[in-house]
Amino acid sequence: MSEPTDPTSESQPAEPARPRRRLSRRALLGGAGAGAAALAAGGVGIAIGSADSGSSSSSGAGDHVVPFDGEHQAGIATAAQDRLHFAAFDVVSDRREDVAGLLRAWTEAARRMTAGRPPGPANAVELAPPDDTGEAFGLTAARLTVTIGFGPSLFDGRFGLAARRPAALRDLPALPGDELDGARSGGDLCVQACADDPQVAFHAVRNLARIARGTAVIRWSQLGFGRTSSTSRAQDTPRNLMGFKDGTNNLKAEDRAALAESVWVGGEAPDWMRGGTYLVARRIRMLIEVWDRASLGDQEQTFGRHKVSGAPFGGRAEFDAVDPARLPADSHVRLARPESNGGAALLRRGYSFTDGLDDQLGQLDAGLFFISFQRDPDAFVKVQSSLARDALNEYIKHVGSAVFAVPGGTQPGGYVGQPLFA
Ligand SMILES: C=CC1=C(C)c2cc3[nH]c(cc4nc(cc5[nH]c(cc1n2)c(C)c5CCC(=O)O)C(CCC(=O)O)=C4C)c(C)c3C=C
Ligand SMILES: [Fe+2]
Repeated sequence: MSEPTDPTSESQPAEPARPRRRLSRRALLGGAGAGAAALAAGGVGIAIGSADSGSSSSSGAGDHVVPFDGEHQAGIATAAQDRLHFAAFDVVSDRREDVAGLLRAWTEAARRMTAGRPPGPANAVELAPPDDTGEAFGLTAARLTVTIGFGPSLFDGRFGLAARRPAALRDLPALPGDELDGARSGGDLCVQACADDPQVAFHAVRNLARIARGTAVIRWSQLGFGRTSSTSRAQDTPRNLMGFKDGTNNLKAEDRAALAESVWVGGEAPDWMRGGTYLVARRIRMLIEVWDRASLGDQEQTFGRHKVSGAPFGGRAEFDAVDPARLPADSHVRLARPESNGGAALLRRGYSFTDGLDDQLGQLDAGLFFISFQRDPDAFVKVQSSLARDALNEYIKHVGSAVFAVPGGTQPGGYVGQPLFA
């Protein structure tokens, strides 16, 4: 992110200078991240870090920027970054023009921030608050992506959009495992900010919330600190807070045919959704104290995979083929597989979270902030319904839930959702 200029100086440029590059400790200690490779996936240019880390926090010219514009919004097929700041917003204005104006302003600010620039140009007017809150000055873009979505309630008639709601966009039905808190659920709009630096992701949401003032307010938000999925074959599979490799059998950005079939909407959706998808978010508490008392054998039976290697039962290595017949009938992997769900497949892109202690029980409030992208939210409903018999349910509960339509990407000068408001 660019350095600020001296606000007391009369002769400062309107736009701050280009960012100072911050080298990671890894890079300073001998260039272990020199293997950074960039590849294009899903129409979005993405940068992947060193093969040993699966992250991109090391140096290399231009490898910190994920292009904002493209056929699809970034942050979906983009190789999952290390950090998340997710926010759901309620619109507080009743004017359609305000919503359209907000989306335009968000897009312009996001386009700038994802390029490593401040969200707006006016940062040097002594008598006005700067356009940029400042905490990302001196940081790189850190592969920041900003992904914007529309909740079912945006189409409730307040903004003349009821007739344009996609049939697939409706509140999720009651599902097994639900112990939902309304204050952590729903929302008219969402912003998913992902980056390899937590401060960059925070800065993005903070500034978008500031820009929204008078039109929309944050309803709930969630920080995520460790990706729980790999979305590219170039990434290592991370581990979730239960200690298991998570993301092994995820859809991968390189498999464009699978994404076309299961992630991007087709002709069934309204025109304004072209290039889009649907996002489901679930805040899933893990009962960590209970899990930590379960034997290794029970833990492995719960998933149907071995803990250290990640290999499926009956296999030796992580990516060995899964033979469902070898897995316990109530194991998570067996029940989540497409063949148990009429072929339903999801692009999982969740993050671990921890938010201190549970007030009532004094237990860790930690778990998985599950995010999936799918061509139809019904695919998620099918998988979650199948998980009604999941042995994992003894150790988790779903406490937050939301669904959003994520319109397609933008061209330079356009804004997210523009065809909906045209
Ligand atoms: C409704 C969808 C899913 C929810 C909710 C969910 C929660 C959840 N999952 C794990 C850990 C693992 N999940 C794994 C695989 C897996 N999970 C889902 C779906 C949901 N998971 C799918 C579709 C799959 C892939 C199944 C397959 O095709 O083989 C795995 C195994 C490794 C992997 O393939 O990713 C783990 C581990 C937790 C801890 C959790 C809730 C807290
Ligand atoms: Fe899972």
